[in-house]
Amino acid sequence: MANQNGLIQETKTEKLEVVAAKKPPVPPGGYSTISRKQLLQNLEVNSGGRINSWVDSMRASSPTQINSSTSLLDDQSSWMVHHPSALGMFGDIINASKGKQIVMFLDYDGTLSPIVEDPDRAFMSDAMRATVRKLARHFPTAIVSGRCRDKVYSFVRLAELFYAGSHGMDIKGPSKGSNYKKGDQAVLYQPASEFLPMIDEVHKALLDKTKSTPGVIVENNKFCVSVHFRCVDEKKWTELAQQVKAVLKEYPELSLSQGRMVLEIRPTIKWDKGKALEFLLESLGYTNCADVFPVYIGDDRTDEDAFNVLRERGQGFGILVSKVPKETNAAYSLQEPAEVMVFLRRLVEWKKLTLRRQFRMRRRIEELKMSLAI
Ligand SMILES: O=P(O)(O)OC[C@H]1O[C@H](O[C@H]2O[C@H](CO)[C@@H](O)[C@H](O)[C@H]2O)[C@H](O)[C@@H](O)[C@@H]1O
Repeated sequence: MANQNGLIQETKTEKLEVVAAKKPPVPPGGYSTISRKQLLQNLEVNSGGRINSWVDSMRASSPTQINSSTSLLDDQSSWMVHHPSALGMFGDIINASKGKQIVMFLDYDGTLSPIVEDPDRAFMSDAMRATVRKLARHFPTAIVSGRCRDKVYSFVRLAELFYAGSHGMDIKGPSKGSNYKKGDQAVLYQPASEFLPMIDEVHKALLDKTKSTPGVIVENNKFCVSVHFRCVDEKKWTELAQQVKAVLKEYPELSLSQGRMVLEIRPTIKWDKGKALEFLLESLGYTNCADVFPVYIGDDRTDEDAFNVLRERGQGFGILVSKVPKETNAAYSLQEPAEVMVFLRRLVEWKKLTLRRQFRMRRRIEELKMSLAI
């Protein structure tokens, strides 16, 4: 649906039926067909004269500076009351998860790696990789990213994880070394595969159309395309919006959303990071399971779909990574990737302690049984 800024927002989608990892279902409404209503909404955005609203929205998309004016500091503290630090609330979080299986979902950019100007150089640190590796030993762990799956894998390089690339439209299970891998089957689900040729075409068209705009980066994310404007002079944003709009006009089956200094073009299908989260939970065998505690950590607007799913299910919670107050459905917050790493380490330490305690307890029971038997 077009919001007041003229940008397409992710549409709400109905709940998917339980899916078997081997045989993915056709999403409700089919793979590539979109409703007439959605088609008209896309056409409206693609043909309407709303460039100024686009540009306003581009401006609002990535507040990176912490302004220290009194009212903003007030906003910050009242926001923190509603979305307290996941580090400060660690004890409460652990208590809420007691007796349940924690499942971890991690966004990549801005969550595991700091935001940088060049998307090709958004490397995660070795320390973060080691932390995620330990995390995956104790909890099923998935990376859910807007990037194409191969690209995000080339950054993370951990075969024991689940990966959901292209905003969840390309899902694959662990290739080795996971406690949560079922037999030899890697989960694989690509609900937008019919869009591959179209996305390639649009990628080329966008490269061509925007080549006169200095600083723009057009990234092919396999099932979606990202148009980065982080390095584009603000004076050129209107021109860039016009260029993107001119290309999109020819593709009413595609819609536009926005991330941090990036315009995201993707198929209009009822699939997003929230659907990917549900698919992965089902693949792990947690369908209709009350004893699961999913934790999703992300920094972007596209992560809100996953935060929403958790809120609606009343299971687990979302953690927004942000230094500034943002409207969010996440329950908790962390300021930056460095804090994410501390949080993940604490989870691992807590789990190791629990396992040691359980081991000691079992050993004591065995000893007691033996002494009674004598
Ligand atoms: O879902 P994510 O893993 O967070 O991916 C969302 C987009 O992330 C990348 O762009 C963002 O990070 C870049 C590197 O730090 C930064 O330069 C850019 O401004 C950010 O928007 C990625 O390049 C996109 O393809 C993803 O869609």
